[in-house]
Amino acid sequence: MLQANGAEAEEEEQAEEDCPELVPIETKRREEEEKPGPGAKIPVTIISGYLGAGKTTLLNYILTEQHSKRIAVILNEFGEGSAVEKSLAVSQGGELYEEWLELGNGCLCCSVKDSGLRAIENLMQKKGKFDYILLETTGLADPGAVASMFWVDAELGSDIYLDGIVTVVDSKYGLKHLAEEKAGGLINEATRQVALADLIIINKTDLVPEEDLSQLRTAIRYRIMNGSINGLGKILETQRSRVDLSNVLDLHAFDGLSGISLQKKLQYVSATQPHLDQNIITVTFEAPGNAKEESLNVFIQNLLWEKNVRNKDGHCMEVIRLKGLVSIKDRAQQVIVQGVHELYDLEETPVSWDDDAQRTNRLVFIGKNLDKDVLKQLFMATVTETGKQRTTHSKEGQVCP
Ligand SMILES: Nc1nc2c(ncn2[C@@H]2O[C@H](COP(=O)(O)OP(=O)(O)OP(=O)(O)O)[C@@H](O)[C@H]2O)c(=O)[nH]1
Ligand SMILES: [Zn+2]
Repeated sequence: MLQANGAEAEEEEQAEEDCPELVPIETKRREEEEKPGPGAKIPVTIISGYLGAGKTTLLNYILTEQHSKRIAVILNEFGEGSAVEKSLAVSQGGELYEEWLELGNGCLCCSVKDSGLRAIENLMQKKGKFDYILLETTGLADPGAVASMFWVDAELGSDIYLDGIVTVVDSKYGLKHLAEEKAGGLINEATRQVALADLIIINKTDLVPEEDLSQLRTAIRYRIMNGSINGLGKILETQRSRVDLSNVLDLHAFDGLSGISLQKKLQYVSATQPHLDQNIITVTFEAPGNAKEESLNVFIQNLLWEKNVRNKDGHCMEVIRLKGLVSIKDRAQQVIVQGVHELYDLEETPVSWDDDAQRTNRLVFIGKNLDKDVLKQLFMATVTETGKQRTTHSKEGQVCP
């Protein structure tokens, strides 16, 4: 996953063809010629954190707050869900931006699947220099795998360098993620993400009482003590990932000799572990039609709350993350569904459906025991007006945990 191979290059070329041209932004700063000189290296901040912790929220916050830098955003997606994820990933002021769209204050978004360093450099050659790169990893990624690509390249001499790893932790579910036991005594993803962080952002503090936060803080400190060689990563607490940007950008966490500390950290967390949890899968589908809001809620609640939806083998599905763009009956605007474990909400976007076009619901589920056919059928049956209503999908007498 660390090198751009032929297939990826092709994919990128494809993506390149679909891209609108980048229009240079005239800002006061640029006129003052502060832009990086020929030898200047471009910092990359890796934004890591478990599914739904608030990484994209942080990205969006940085993009809205930071007006003086020209920032490129890279989403390190994996699996088949990326089409929908991309379209939901970077939003600003409620508007959705597809990949490669330029944002008002001079940011560029793109998505590089399994991005390699070379891919990023190619991107810079094609699109001109950025001042800064933000790289959001998938919630299941070991940020070490992404970070190590910068470590290797430091010797080869690259135009970009790793500035720091920022890990966002969900106040409500962070403890659960950190405590998850993995087969064979492997270190779980959440722990690796925290242990590698130069900055930890405990987000969504609005959702929990102080006692829970304090427990989470202790659990995190314990893990960074074990994982970090250079002392403690800083911990901040936020709502909606709103953090003073001086704590996030230009950390120079690996400058000079500290490159060695990255290597040591990587040894601790990466060892021979697979990079992605094989048990957690992504399912995505599109379905035409309008959803009745009530029925949509029933569908989601059965999945997230009742947890009574089973796959073909009779195992209960466990949805960790749900994202979607849905069409609700009698509503002109597109609606975004966001779910993290049991919590979910439906939010109307300012984007209207095209009058003439067939409305299409697009959904992504990430979790365990998921089955695309079952989910799609259930969605169609429960939600769209074409199918018969059903409110439950459990076998009688058998309750999922
Ligand atoms: N209550 C509350 N919700 C939040 C906060 N920050 C983010 N959220 C919500 O949490 C959900 C997930 O946020 P994202 O920023 O998409 O999380 P993510 O880490 O990028 O998710 P993935 O990329 O799917 O792993 C969204 O519905 C956000 O609106 C917060 O501080 N408090
Ligand atoms: Zn995200």
